[in-house]
Amino acid sequence: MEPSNPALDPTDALSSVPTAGARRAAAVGSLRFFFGPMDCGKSTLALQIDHNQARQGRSGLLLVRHDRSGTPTISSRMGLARRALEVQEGMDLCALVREHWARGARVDYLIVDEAQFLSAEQVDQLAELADEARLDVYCFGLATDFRSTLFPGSQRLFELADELNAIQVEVLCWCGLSGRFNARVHDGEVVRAGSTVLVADTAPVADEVRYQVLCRKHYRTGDLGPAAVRGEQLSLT
Ligand SMILES: Nc1ncnc2c1ncn2[C@@H]1O[C@H](COP(=O)(O)OP(=O)(O)O)[C@@H](O)[C@H]1O
Ligand SMILES: Cc1cn([C@H]2C[C@H](O)[C@@H](COP(=O)(O)O)O2)c(=O)[nH]c1=O
Repeated sequence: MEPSNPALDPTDALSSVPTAGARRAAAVGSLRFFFGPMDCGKSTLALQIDHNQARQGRSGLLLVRHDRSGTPTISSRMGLARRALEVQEGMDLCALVREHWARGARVDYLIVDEAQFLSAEQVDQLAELADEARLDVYCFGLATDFRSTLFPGSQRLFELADELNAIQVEVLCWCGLSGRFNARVHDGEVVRAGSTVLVADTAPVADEVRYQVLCRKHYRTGDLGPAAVRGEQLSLT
């Protein structure tokens, strides 16, 4: 069995105490959170980071919870997609990594997409993996939900992460201002109440809930803009 990092004792994965020499040799793991509204390129960046890590011979696990595709996949609207492991409710992420080690697989880094859907406890486990197993943990997700309140997983990431990175690609509101608010839309109206988790896309699909990124003013007032930008059929009269 080979541990993810030679500094760790393979016989007792996460709870092992490395020797002084190994401690010197070990790199320090980190927990990073990349956040932004829907459609800003989070999944694209997740796949780019995975690609760049893997190209240097590092071995990673891709994790996701509730991807839009309905399958355990990290999928970008740019067209890239990679199979991932679905993080189940209550899943122990430290145990997940230990299981990989027990099978002889090396784990140097984790890519976690839709990290807003993790529980606070699972984020604590990611911090433990960064600190004790020296994994580089890259999380990607929304900061706030359709009510503009922090998702529990994102709140814990803001509390614990070594690095917080707001994604730099601006998503514009229909008015041209920068959009930061993920409005849930049904029947042409902004929805203000309901369950936190409702997987859907920003592209309009008839009769289905969708999301639209808005500036604060238009999120507050519920103004979705002219029909054309809402993707609705313009009536020719
Ligand atoms: N046809 C396209 N040409 C260029 N860029 C595109 C195209 N389609 C989508 N994108 C880019 O992909 C971004 C969405 O990427 P994605 O990783 O799916 O976002 P997120 O995970 O944040 O929801 C858009 O902001 C846009 O920049
Ligand atoms: C605001 C909000 C979003 N969701 C869902 C909708 C999508 O399935 C994902 C976000 O995907 P993306 O990769 O960032 O485009 O989250 C939700 O369940 N609840 C919400 O309040």
